[in-house]
Amino acid sequence: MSATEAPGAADSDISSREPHCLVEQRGHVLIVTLNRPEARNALSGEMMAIMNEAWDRVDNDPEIRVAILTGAGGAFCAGADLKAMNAAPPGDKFEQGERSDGKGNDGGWDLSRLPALLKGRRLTKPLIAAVEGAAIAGGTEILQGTDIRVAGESAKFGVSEAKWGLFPLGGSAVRLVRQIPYTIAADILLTGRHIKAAEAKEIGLIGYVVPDGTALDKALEIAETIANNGPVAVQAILRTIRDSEGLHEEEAFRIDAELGAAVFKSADAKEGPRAFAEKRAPKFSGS
Ligand SMILES: C[C@H](/C=C/C(=O)SCCNC(=O)CCNC(=O)[C@H](O)C(C)(C)COP(=O)(O)OP(=O)(O)OC[C@H]1O[C@@H](n2cnc3c(N)ncnc32)[C@H](O)[C@@H]1OP(=O)(O)O)[C@H]1CC[C@H]2[C@@H]3CCC4=CC(=O)CC[C@]4(C)[C@H]3CC[C@]12C
Repeated sequence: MSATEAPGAADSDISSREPHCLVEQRGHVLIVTLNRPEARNALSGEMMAIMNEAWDRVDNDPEIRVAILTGAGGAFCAGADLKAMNAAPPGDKFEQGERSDGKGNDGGWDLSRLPALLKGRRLTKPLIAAVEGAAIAGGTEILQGTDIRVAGESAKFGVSEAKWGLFPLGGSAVRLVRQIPYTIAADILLTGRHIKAAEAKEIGLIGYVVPDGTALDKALEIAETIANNGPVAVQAILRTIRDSEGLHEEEAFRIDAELGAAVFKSADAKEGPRAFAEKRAPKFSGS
């Protein structure tokens, strides 16, 4: 298995089936749909490669202002493909091949950065998760790399790697305790138990619970609102949230001031008040 493949690599003739991940642009919104419904969208190498391409497209295309990550077939993501892992244990690879950064041998992988799962990479534009059904293990891991999270009322979450003797290498052992209360994060990580959408909302892992089957509609509604806001401001606010995390307030406010000043220097910062005075919707250029 090469360093670009993952457990669950393509298992059937690619030409005779849909790709493991679908990417669709609707105006300023890019929708990324994990597409292995027969395996509850368990991750595959093909899926992760398409995800990486989609993230690059989000960051590089100024026309794309917001992204949505969702799953096909009434599920979000069941994490790594356990059947593929059984056939080819990833750990056997970790002892072979120089790591990509030359620091040890993890099978050619730098396990501190898994861009497809948004570990060691965050998008420069807002990413909204639209969850139906199961978001388990790798599914809840990638969720933590999203910014706004919507789930159908029957959705369930969990970081179940420990249940199978595995480790949440998608970043949860670091990130979950930074996003929800410590004792609940420890509980979820150490028990591997699944939690329902209502509990996920109660603990702040997700922000919205909607009727089953409407998570994508709600995510599109939120995405439209953000896409109509000033893109320069939106991206600067997102970057400030990210770059100031964990810093002392005084150091964080230096980032805040630098990025905020750049927004006020933008043409959009003139268009907004002008539109208000002229009683019309702003036409932001993104510059
Ligand atoms: C560490 C990172 C993440 C690891 C993991 O995610 S471990 C996997 C944990 N997953 C689970 O516990 C979920 C298991 N599934 C369930 O609990 C249930 O199926 C469900 C709740 C999800 C749904 O229940 P349901 O009743 O609706 O449906 P079912 O009937 O149960 O299932 C239907 C159907 O789907 C199949 N199915 C479901 N889940 C899976 C699954 N996870 N795998 C396979 N198949 C699944 C089920 O069998 C049924 O099928 P059927 O035929 O009908 O019986 C890793 C994430 C990415 C890794 C990196 C990738 C790149 C790399 C490559 C390398 O070589 C090694 C290094 C690495 C960087 C690698 C490192 C580790 C990761 C970061």
